[in-house]
Amino acid sequence: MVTSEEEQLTNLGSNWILHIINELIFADSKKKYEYPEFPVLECGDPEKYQRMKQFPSPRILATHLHYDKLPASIFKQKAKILVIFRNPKDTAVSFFHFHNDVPNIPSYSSWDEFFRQFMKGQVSWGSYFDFAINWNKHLEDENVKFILYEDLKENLAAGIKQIAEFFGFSLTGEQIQTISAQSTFQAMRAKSQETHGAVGPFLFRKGEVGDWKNLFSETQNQEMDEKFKECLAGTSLQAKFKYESYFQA
Ligand SMILES: Nc1ncnc2c1ncn2[C@@H]1O[C@H](COP(=O)(O)OS(=O)(=O)O)[C@@H](OP(=O)(O)O)[C@H]1O
Repeated sequence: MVTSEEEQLTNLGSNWILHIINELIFADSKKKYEYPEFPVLECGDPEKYQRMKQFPSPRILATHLHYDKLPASIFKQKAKILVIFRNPKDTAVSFFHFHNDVPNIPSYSSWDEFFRQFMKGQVSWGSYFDFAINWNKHLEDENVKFILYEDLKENLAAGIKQIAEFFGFSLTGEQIQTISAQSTFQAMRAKSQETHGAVGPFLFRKGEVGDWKNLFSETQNQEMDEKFKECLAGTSLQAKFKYESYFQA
């Protein structure tokens, strides 16, 4: 199903990463990369997998799937996999707003109800924590690159440079700075209707680190910290997250 040029990414922040990759391709080749169709691997009709064979190179796909649910061909063809993670607190808040803001998808009666379901893993695409445990085992694998949403927020140009190097794009400092200016939350939100249609402003909602503080109760905060420890204490993912410095009140 895939070629060795395929690149893949997962989890919240995916529209951000897709945009950065598009800009990298444009800077490198001067050709605007057009997605033949919606690039999310798990969304669409079954015939999409046949059509995907014809997608032009480089094929870029996004997915929210767990590592062990990825098609075997991705590994066989040595596709490059860029994995973006975001702290679970802001991820939950972003996901809650996504459900309640976007028309025609199920909404929740309250944040508390959503939080309960999120902690049980009974939300679309399942448990965040199972996803993290699953991916944690593969973050050092060949052809896998981890990137943290919060690090990208803190130093966008440095993150873009790392992504460029991972995919083998050789760009000047000036090109990286230009892409960085076009990839800020403000720049992307300003163009979101043009790039993503009516749903754009919902996908580019706030783009901040720490928005969880506006919704989490103290009890919910403790519950999430406990769950995080229970699932990820001592793992390399925990160290990469910088959980203590970014996400503890
Ligand atoms: N450029 C930039 N900078 C910072 N943050 C950004 C950027 N682009 C998207 N975002 C934020 O990513 C969140 C949406 O994630 P996804 O694109 O993966 O959403 S989805 O899976 O398609 O629903 C959503 O987070 P919240 O604002 O917290 O809801 C977006 O605002």
